[in-house]
Amino acid sequence: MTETPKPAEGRKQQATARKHTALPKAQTLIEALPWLTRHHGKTVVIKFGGNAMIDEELKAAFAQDVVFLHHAGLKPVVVHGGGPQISKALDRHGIVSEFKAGLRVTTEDAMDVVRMVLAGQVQRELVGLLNQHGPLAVGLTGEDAHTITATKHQPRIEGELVDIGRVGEITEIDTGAIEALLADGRIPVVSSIARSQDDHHVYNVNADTAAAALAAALDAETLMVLTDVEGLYEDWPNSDEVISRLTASELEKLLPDLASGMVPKMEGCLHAVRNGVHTARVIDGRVQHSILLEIFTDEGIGTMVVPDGEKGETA
Ligand SMILES: Nc1ncnc2c1ncn2[C@@H]1O[C@H](COP(=O)(O)OP(=O)(O)O)[C@@H](O)[C@H]1O
Ligand SMILES: CC(=O)N[C@@H](CCC(=O)OP(=O)(O)O)C(=O)O
Repeated sequence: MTETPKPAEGRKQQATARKHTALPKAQTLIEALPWLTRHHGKTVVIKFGGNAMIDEELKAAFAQDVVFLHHAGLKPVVVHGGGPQISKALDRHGIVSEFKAGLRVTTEDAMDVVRMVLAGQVQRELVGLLNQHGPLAVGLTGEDAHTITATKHQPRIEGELVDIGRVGEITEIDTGAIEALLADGRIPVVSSIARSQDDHHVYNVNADTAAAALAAALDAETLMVLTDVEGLYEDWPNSDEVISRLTASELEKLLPDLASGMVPKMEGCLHAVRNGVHTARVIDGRVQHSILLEIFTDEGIGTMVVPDGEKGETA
């Protein structure tokens, strides 16, 4: 006959069992320690693409990840897109969406819609989700405190300069407002609209380009671009082989062959690592907690771009 354990012994056994189930959790946290140590106190610019904002759960998980980084001692800055959301709103207004050189042809009327969707809808939603965790997020657009200044962008298509309306080319970044928010323990959430250096209107800026310019100007440790693919595919659309790591020069050689959405992303990554950012990554924003997965996996997920001559980090 087995003896019934005395109450004190029973409590001891329960505590031991709890310790055993908690151990793997502690090990998981320890695995993240090198990444967290390297990034402690550092600025991380995270670009959340409109195509990655596919459902409510995903957006809520994104907000949790960003808040986690904040509480872990990093300084996250969110730059958001909203391409599909803008196209839908333009459609409702009877305005046809047209892209040239990967950028939205933006008439004066379209610009009003772009601003309404980015600053009034997408940014508000992300700020709301982040602020469910405390008084953390503050939304702004590039217009605020001269954060992003631009002039008219005229891309060349087959050698000819093309007018694509109110699309801006960034000429200056003023990091003052963002740095003040970071110093105050807030999470800035930036919409990619720029003040104009030419007139009193505003410009539509591609959100990847805006995120990369901000990452460089803020001297960020890392630029993370969350999108709707696993990373940079080696031979898109014929294969789904993802390039896991490449240097700035290797990327520069690939740029002329890249298609549509990837062009501003990879140009942005190149700009960032050539201007002081240590790593730029393109990761799959459709995967829940993709930011934390990036931290907690040895090899990282997606595509990582590093400056030339740098071995780069492993995670
Ligand atoms: N080499 C490539 N690797 C991966 N995706 C590519 C590549 N070339 C073009 N793309 C396209 O780029 C898209 C991502 O850009 P985009 O649609 O602008 O997303 P986001 O809203 O996140 O900025 C992918 O869905 C894919 O269709
Ligand atoms: C000039 C230009 O093309 N601007 C983009 C801005 C939003 C954006 O870049 O959103 P994603 O990151 O979701 O693509 C646009 O109007 O769609």
